[in-house]
This record gives sequence, C-alpha cells and structure tokens, in this order.
Amino acid sequence: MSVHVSQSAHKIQLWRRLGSVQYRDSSLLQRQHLSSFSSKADRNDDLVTLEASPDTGVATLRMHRSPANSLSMEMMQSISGAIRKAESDRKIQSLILTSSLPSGIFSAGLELTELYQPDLARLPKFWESFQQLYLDLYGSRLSTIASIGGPAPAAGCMLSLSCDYRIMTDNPKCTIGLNESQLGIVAPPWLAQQYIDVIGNRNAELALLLGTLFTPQQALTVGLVDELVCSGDSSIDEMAQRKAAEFIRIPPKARVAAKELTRGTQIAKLSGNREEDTEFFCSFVTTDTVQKTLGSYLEMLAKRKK
Ligand SMILES: CC/C=C\C/C=C\C/C=C\CC/C=C/CC(=O)SCCNC(=O)CCNC(=O)[C@H](O)C(C)(C)COP(=O)(O)OP(=O)(O)OC[C@H]1O[C@@H](n2cnc3c(N)ncnc32)[C@H](O)[C@@H]1OP(=O)(O)O
Repeated sequence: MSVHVSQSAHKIQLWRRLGSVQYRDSSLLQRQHLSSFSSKADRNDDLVTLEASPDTGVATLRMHRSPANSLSMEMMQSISGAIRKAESDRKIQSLILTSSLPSGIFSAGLELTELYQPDLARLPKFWESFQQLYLDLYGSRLSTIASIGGPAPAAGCMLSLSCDYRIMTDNPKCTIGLNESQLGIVAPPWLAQQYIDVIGNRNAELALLLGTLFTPQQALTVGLVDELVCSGDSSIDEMAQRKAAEFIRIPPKARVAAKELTRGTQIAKLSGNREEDTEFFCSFVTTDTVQKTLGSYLEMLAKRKK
C-alpha cells in the first residue's frame, strides 16, 4: 500500500513538472469556434460573498462568477475559503449556499476550459481544489442549505449534494443532475457515491449512465431535492432561512455527530486516497478520446448559444 501511494505521489509530481510541455494533441484545437472558452486563471478575487448574521446564526454564501458560476480553480478555492471563514465564527451554525447571478444559474459545474486542452501544471491543483471543496462542504460542522434558483449540472449538482438540504425553484427550464456521461466523462467515485446515497442505487445507476438532467419535479420525485418553491410561494431565500432556523434549534454537537454517522466513511475514504484520485483524473481527462468529446461538447454549447 505505502509503495503504491509513493509511486502515485511521484506521478503527480511528474504531472506538475509537465507544465512547460504543450498539450500533446494539438490537432484537437478547434479554437476558432471556441473563442468564448479561452479564459483560464481568474484574476478576479471577488467571486463569492459571505454575509454572516451573528444574531440569527446564519451565514449566506453567494456565488457570482459570471456568466455561469462555473468552477475554476480560483472559484473553488474562494468557496472553500468562505466556508472555512463562516466555520471560524462560533456564532454561526448554518450556511446557505446560493447564487447571486442575474441569470439565476446556480452553478454550471466545473469550468470546462480547465478540462479542455488543460494547463498540465495546473490540472492536479485544479482537481485537488475540487476534492477540497467537496471535503469542506460535505464535512462542514455547519448545517448547510442549497438554495438552487437555476440550473445545477454536474459539479453544480455536487455543490448541492454536499449540503444537508436542497431547495429548488420549480422552473422546468432549470435542471439538475450529474450529466458527465453526456460529455464523455464520468463522475469521480466519491461524487457518484453521494448521488447513490441521496437518490438510491437504481435511480443513480440509470441517471449516471444516461447523464440525466432532472427537471425540478423529477428531482423532487427521486429525492434529489427536498423542497420546491413555486412562483407565488414565499421566496426561496425565506424558505432557506426558515430551514436554517430549524436546523439551528438542534443542539450543535448532536447535529454534527449525526452528520458524521452518514458522511464520515466517505470523507475518510477520499482523504486517504487523494493522490491516486488526482492521478487517475489527470490521466483520464487528457486522453485523446476525452479531449475530442469535450471539444465537441464545447462547440455544441457555443452553437446552441448562437
Ligand atoms: C471509473 C472512473 C473512476 C474515476 C473517474 C475519475 C475522474 C473523472 C474524470 C473526470 C470528471 C470530471 C468531472 C466533471 C464534472 C463537471 O462539472 S463537467 C461540467 C459540466 N457542465 C455542463 O455540462 C454545463 C454546461 N452548461 C450548460 O448546460 C448551460 O450553460 C447552463 C444550463 C448551465 C446555462 O444555460 P444558459 O442559461 O442557456 O446559458 P448559456 O449556455 O448561454 O451559458 C452562459 C455562459 O456560460 C458559459 N458556460 C456554461 N457552462 C460552462 C462551463 N461549465 N464552463 C465554462 N463556461 C460555461 C457559456 O459558454 C456562456 O458563456 P458566454 O456567455 O458565451 O461567454
């Protein structure tokens, strides 16, 4: 076991050193169609806002990385940082995760330019930030509520799965689910396990195979979300605040211990396997087949917009 781990650590270091090497299959370049997918490192350090209310014990984390709250490395680090900041305030017991984009998009999942023709030095760090975000949110001592006012595909769905409670707006145009197979990729095992835990094995099996994006009503039926907000009802923010208050009435130690019962094993599993997970991801996502499919998917997104 220890030999295996050290070999994989070595491979990851190798990945990091590959930074100066050009991506190997430049024939996959279709940049002329993909001009809107060219950004990589974020310069903006204002990607999320944390608003803590010591009186109510609730903090609200608003994501606003335009245009779609896709998860670049910096975005994931900002969300992780905000979760830790909220946790460091002992008066805060609950966190509402939401989007403040005018479009309402909750999160479009991983930033696709991080996966397509990736910067090879950045790729392992990018994936480690994704793992860290999962660990920070899924394992948070805070009660966490996802207030989902718009689409939440793939890693956007992961953000909500990592919360304790999910409230979604009942708009059939807003869909949620792990659609990775449609992009020619696959969810990592720890994310697939969250799906299985939340919607059950058979539902997860079918949805992972087909890359299903559920409408809010379908998501409610399979248990992917806990509550829907219809127009005319009280606002999604008010409902999230009410749910947060309900969680806060539970003694914190008991609440945290209860969370540990259902999540501890999976958190320990990934914590002990991060390097191998990163190594697998880097090898998988850079294969020619995956790169080609990602390129076609990006083109399809750009064309759909036109
Ligand atoms: C055995 C196996 C073991 C182990 C496996 C281990 C590892 C696995 C390997 C890999 C796994 C990798 C995991 C990936 C998870 C992901 O999250 S992949 C990302 C998936 N995301 C999507 O498919 C979403 C794509 N986007 C959309 O469907 C729509 O944009 C959306 C519904 C979110 C919003 O639609 P709409 O309101 O119509 O807006 P637009 O489509 O016009 O989009 C607005 C702008 O946002 C840009 N954009 C959208 N999504 C992304 C994105 N994910 N990344 C970057 N940019 C995005 C879009 O281009 C528009 O930009 P523009 O306005 O043109 O500048």
